[in-house]
Amino acid sequence: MLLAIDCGNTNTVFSIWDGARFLATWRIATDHKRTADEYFVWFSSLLMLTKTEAKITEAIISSTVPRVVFNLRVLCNRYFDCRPLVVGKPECRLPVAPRVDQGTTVGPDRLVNTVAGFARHGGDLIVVDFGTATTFDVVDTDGAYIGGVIAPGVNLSLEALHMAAAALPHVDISKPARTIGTNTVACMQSGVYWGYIGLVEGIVRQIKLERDRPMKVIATGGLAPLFAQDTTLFDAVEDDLTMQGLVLVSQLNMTEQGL
Ligand SMILES: Nc1ncnc2c1ncn2[C@@H]1O[C@H](COP(=O)(O)OP(=O)(O)O)[C@@H](O)[C@H]1O
Ligand SMILES: CC(C)(COP(=O)(O)O)[C@@H](O)C(=O)NCCC(=O)O
Ligand SMILES: [K+]
Repeated sequence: MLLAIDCGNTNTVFSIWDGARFLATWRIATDHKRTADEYFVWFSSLLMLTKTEAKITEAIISSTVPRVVFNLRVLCNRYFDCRPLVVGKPECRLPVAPRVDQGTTVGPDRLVNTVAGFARHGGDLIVVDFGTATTFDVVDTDGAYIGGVIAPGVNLSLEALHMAAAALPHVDISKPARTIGTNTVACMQSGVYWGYIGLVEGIVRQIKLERDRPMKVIATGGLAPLFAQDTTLFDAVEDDLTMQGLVLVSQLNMTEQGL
């Protein structure tokens, strides 16, 4: 079975793929200090508690935090006796090479989202991923990642208000009951919620203008369903897009190796 690990700047998600479906998906806060042994204690406890029968034989990692990769590699070597494939490393093949400026590094999550988006929906696609940052990945007709947009994430925007202004509290995102807030928290939620709807709609409009062709828009990330209720922009909302991409990239690399 395949262990797919998607490490974002906020959360790290582990999914077990049995060849046909995901048996389990678990989340842990991203922390570069967490050791391989700590990961394993957490992971094996969840396996036992949920009575999940899994024998991990392969692993694939996408990490937007380079420092965590070392301990995740040790986890795979020590406890699953396998060498993980790390997206973005030269030895990890992708179906189509990204077309970006020479020397630039594309976030592995964006490469993986591109692969899954293209496999499911074909080309001329915009994938919007609501993570720590909100990313827009533009996928060409042939499935190549050709660039995109990076905007501050939803929670990051709320956190920035709290950090910079003494009278603004820490607030969690939710849809405000009204646009005109009648207390500080409601005002902040309105600013970020409706600001974000405008941001996503505006950026997608500009991308489509620049590309001058019909494009599908796919949303992913934990906060995608929240925003999907107030915009008609998204052709699909797919929570597990990154995980699906990891499975596809792993399969591609195994075929290439003749496994
Ligand atoms: N379902 C959810 N409801 C509310 N907040 C969420 C949800 N899923 C994720 N978040 C928040 O959204 C932000 C981005 O999370 P995540 O998508 O895990 O980011 P990353 O992939 O960058 O680690 C975090 O602040 C997280 O706490
Ligand atoms: C833009 C990101 C920070 C998003 O990461 P996330 O929100 O998933 O933690 C990540 O994809 C990244 O570090 N990218 C490198 C630069 C680039 O993609 O162009
Ligand atoms: K992400």
